[in-house]
Amino acid sequence: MKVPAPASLALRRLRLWVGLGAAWPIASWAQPLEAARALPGWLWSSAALGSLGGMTLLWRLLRQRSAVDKALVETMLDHAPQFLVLVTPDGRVIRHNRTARRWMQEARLEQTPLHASLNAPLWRHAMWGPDGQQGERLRLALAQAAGGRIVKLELNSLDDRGAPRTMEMTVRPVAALPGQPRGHLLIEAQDVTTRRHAEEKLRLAAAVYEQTREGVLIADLRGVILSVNPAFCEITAFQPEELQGQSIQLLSPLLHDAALPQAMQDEVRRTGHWQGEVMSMRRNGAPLTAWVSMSLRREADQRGGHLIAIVHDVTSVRQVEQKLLRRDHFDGLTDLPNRQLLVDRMTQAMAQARRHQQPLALLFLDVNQLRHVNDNFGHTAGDGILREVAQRLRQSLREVDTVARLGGDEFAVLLPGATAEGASQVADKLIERLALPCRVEGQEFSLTFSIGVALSPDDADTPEALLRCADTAMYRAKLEGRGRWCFYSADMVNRSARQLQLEAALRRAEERNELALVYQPQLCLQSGRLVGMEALIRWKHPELGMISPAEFIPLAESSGQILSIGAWVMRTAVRQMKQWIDDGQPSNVVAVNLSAVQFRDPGLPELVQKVLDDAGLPPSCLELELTESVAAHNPAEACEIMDRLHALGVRLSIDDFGTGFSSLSHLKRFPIHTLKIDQSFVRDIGTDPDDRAIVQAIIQMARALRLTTIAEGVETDEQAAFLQSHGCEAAQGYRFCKPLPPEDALAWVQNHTRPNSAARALITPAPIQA
Ligand SMILES: Nc1nc2c(ncn2[C@@H]2O[C@H](COP(=O)(O)O[C@H]3[C@@H](O)[C@H](n4cnc5c(=O)[nH]c(N)nc54)O[C@@H]3COP(=O)(O)O)[C@@H](O)[C@H]2O)c(=O)[nH]1
Repeated sequence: MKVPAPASLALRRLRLWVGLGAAWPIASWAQPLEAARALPGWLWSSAALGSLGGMTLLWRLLRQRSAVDKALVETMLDHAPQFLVLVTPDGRVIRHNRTARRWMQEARLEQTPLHASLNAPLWRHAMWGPDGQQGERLRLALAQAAGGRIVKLELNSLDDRGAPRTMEMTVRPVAALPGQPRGHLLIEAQDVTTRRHAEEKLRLAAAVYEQTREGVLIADLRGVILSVNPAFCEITAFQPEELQGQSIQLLSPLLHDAALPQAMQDEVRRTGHWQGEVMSMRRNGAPLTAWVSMSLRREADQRGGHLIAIVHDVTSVRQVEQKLLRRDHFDGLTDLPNRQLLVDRMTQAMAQARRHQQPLALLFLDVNQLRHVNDNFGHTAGDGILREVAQRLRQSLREVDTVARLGGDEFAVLLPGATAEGASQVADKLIERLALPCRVEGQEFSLTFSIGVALSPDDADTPEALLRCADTAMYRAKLEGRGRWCFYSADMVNRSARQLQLEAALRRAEERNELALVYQPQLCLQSGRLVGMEALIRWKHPELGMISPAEFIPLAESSGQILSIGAWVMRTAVRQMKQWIDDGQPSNVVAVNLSAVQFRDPGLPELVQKVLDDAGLPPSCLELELTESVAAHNPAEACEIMDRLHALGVRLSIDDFGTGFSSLSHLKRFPIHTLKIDQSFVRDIGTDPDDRAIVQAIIQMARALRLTTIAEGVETDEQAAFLQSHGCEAAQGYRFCKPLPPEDALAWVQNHTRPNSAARALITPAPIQA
């Protein structure tokens, strides 16, 4: 049997003496007792002799020594940042350190008996959380620890100010005294709120880094890429391994602006930050527009640091913006700038012109026959023509010039720096280039343009005013004939007002007897015989004087008045011819111009029939002149209308032939009698080989189709001789007779039909070279 050492015996006795009523005091005293082991052996030997004086002395010594040790231990425990509570397995608190006291609101804890249960309200509040829901977890942890396990758990709590805190708690079984079984539980807890917050922040930062749609690149101060997040790779189309460890310069060649990397670097060096929108390319060549924010983050010692770039892909936003911008500023059909953008550019160009005391010119263009193309061939053909016009305009001008579509058939050209001379050269060039035939939808179209030219600052010094001037000039050019251009002049300003005035006056022109017809004889080029009379309308306005039909017929067409005016013309011409026949003139043909609007009026055949019936004129004495484009409009429909008119017995002719778009196959199907060669070809027969060739071709084609030809606008012997020698059957023009009022026309005819009359002698022109 092992004999205990004298010190151990004394300790045992002491333990018995002091008792085991409270574990913590025991534990506290146990430490001085443990210290007693270190006392010299002779002291223990004398104590072991069992004298009370010796024991007392020993105890005093021990008490002195243990009080110091106890204080040290208490100090250590109280200064421990952990919350330390020793409890019995059934949850009775038997010891706590200062941190625990503070945690549980010291003042109140003072009033709480040390041996309170963990279930006591104060403990419960501090350890089980405000709602007590953690009680079960704590109870379980205590039970598990009582079973010998070390249990860790995290609890939510409130600090002495009521702020939520997170406690990391470990419950471990401990022996209250050395050598005893581990029957007590040490609850050790520490406030990990700050750590948890930091961890949470780190976790969040990591999640943001991984999941954000913003690309993040981190490089060291030498520009070596340390890390890129998935979004950066997605945005740039690089793989992470292609970037990590590489120099940030690797990305520079992808930027549109070659000077940008240096500028970024300089700014970051200077201010620690750079941000801006960057046009770039992805790894796969796709365009990339990004908002880049670059920051330099220095370490505390200022020696190390990182460069952090945040990349926000704004490509699709910019693309949508671009599209919206285009929609707002560009014409959808031709992709040319629209009126709004033109005005913007004019504003800038005018400001610049003022600064540098330079001129600029604005051309206002109108496609003359677009309405006819739309009416006759549909809007697809019209759109095709507009696109072709846009392309020709773009190709004909310089980069600095702006070509815009103002809407409908109107275009504008802004020529910064152009003088009157420069603008006139451009206008000539455009008239020429735009007149070249264009093929759209399998059809060939020859279009003419009217162009108005206005100059700044001479004519106007604001965009709107300059546009008005150019528009006014364009209308004047239109009045002067197709394919013309014209400079603006101040006397044109009232054009729009004039149009309105004319439209209003035209409504009352018929009832006020302001309308009249003049007649132009049509003569056989072989015999000189009168073959017909063309009726041409005249309008004499009481204040404005004679108004040209070229000016008011389009107004009448657009306002719808052409139906009543056309009916009046037909009625008047038919009555006149009947009158002449009744007065003893040989039966002849009166030709009446029919506008497109009249031709498509479903009531036309009935009107013609009624007019003829009312006057009692044979239908063969009436010829209806249709313009070529009218005839080509929906050929099947045109053919049907012509058939109905033809069935009435009237003659049909195609006016202005050569300027429209008839194809041979259409002409073949139309029940027409005559082709009228447009005077624009006749005018230059003597000088233009192309016109001569066209006229010859028309005559031959008409012959092949068994149609007669009549040339209009014949003014010279030379023209008459050419036409005669190439087989053109008839002609009309100033060479023979100007359009005359009825009584003068009758006199002319009477004179002409007299044998050896001077007028008749005109039909003997000297032949000319073809
Ligand atoms: N729908 C209708 N249109 C009409 C009617 N009356 C005329 N018009 C059309 O108006 C345009 C201009 O006509 P106008 O000013 O009458 O000019 C015609 C002739 O006067 C003119 N002409 C005739 N000979 C000569 C000539 O030798 N030289 C020359 N420079 N001009 C000449 O040419 C015009 C011929 O017209 P057309 O034969 O019809 O082509 C004109 O488009 C008329 O069609 C109407 O009642 N209804």
